[in-house]
Amino acid sequence: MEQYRALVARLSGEEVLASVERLEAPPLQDGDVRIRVSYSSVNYKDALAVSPRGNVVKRYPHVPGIDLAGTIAASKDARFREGDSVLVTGYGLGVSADGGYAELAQVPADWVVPLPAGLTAREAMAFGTAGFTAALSVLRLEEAGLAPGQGPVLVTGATGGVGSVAVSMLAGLGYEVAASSRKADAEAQAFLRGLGASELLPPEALRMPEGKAIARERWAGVVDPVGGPALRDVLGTVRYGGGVALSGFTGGADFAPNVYPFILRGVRLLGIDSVLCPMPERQRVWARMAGDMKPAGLLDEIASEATLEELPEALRAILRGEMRGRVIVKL
Ligand SMILES: C=CC(=O)SCCNC(=O)CCNC(=O)[C@H](O)C(C)(C)COP(=O)(O)OP(=O)(O)OC[C@H]1O[C@@H](n2cnc3c(N)ncnc32)[C@H](O)[C@@H]1OP(=O)(O)O
Ligand SMILES: NC(=O)C1=CN([C@@H]2O[C@H](COP(=O)(O)OP(=O)(O)OC[C@H]3O[C@@H](n4cnc5c(N)ncnc54)[C@H](O)[C@@H]3O)[C@@H](O)[C@H]2O)C=CC1
Repeated sequence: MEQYRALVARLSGEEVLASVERLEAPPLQDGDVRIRVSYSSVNYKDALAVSPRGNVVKRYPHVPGIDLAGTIAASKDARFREGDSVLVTGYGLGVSADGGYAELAQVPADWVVPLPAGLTAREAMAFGTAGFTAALSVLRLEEAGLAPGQGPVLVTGATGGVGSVAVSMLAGLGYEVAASSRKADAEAQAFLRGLGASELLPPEALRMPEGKAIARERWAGVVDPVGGPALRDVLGTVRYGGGVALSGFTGGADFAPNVYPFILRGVRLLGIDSVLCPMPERQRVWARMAGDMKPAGLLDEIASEATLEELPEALRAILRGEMRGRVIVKL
């Protein structure tokens, strides 16, 4: 049996501890493929997977990593052959099944996306689930009528994974982008300007005036990976007919909206799920990410690299909200 290195998370009392171990590949089941992983990436959900109260992983020991890109090493499914370049995000990867923080991974072929022309494995992981979620958010807003020239599009959590790809993607598509971030230092501001944001705002600037139920129309659309109580105020400042693509909860899971944005301005709240996005749409989105939605500075400006050994610290950093852009894991 082939041996491979992986980051293994184990329960130790109340804690989850993660370290690099050597594992043995089990026999391949019918319908599954074995992938030699070349790159993975760091997402907020990966950090939840190694948090005792993260509610993402039910059984330990566990190999985290909700993303991977690599080549097929063995296949028990007619759709894939040895040597094919592929990527996997979401489904049960790194949640119910061992994930991408490993040199080898075995997954159902139904989860596998052929690497689209126009993307390398490394670029695919510079996007990863966060980039896919940003792309899905922009697509849902476009389907709801958003087009360049209608006014500024707000991106919250703008220095994070979903946020930074969204800023860069929207700017590349010709949108005017307003980026909201808690990070006010010069480096973060230069980062956001470099991605194409034309307006920078602290989260406090998104608040509606005290006592107001709805406020001045500002945003033609919103990409929101932060959620939480601030979403009430964001909804109250979306322009007539605009949409809010809601994907995350780093700012909290609960919010208390009122009805006015919906019934006075026809504002749409669009739920974004990357995990179970159906395969035909998944492949269409990846094709656009390899084409007109591919940000020019994807690797140079947004992504940095980490090894398996460096992952535990990167996972702690993303939970603290300290991550800037995307971190690619090189196997
Ligand atoms: C890349 C993606 C992301 O980053 S998303 C963020 C990751 N977070 C999660 O995956 C959420 C994990 N789940 C939870 O934290 C909790 O389940 C909860 C807060 C969402 C709800 O907790 P509660 O105690 O109110 O209910 P249950 O846990 O009993 O669940 C109720 C019902 O919902 C189903 N469900 C739970 N998690 C998910 C999920 N991630 N996707 C889809 N559905 C989910 C759960 O199975 C229950 O349904 P049932 O039909 O009864 O099985
Ligand atoms: N719906 C889906 O399919 C997906 C959901 N997500 C969710 O999107 C969110 C972002 O994920 P990533 O980009 O990977 O994480 P990230 O940590 O890279 O980015 C999150 C950003 O939010 C900021 N932030 C944290 N707390 C905040 C607060 N109270 N107010 C304002 N900003 C705050 C952080 O500083 C950071 O810039 C997470 O909640 C994640 O679970 C991510 C991918 C897929």
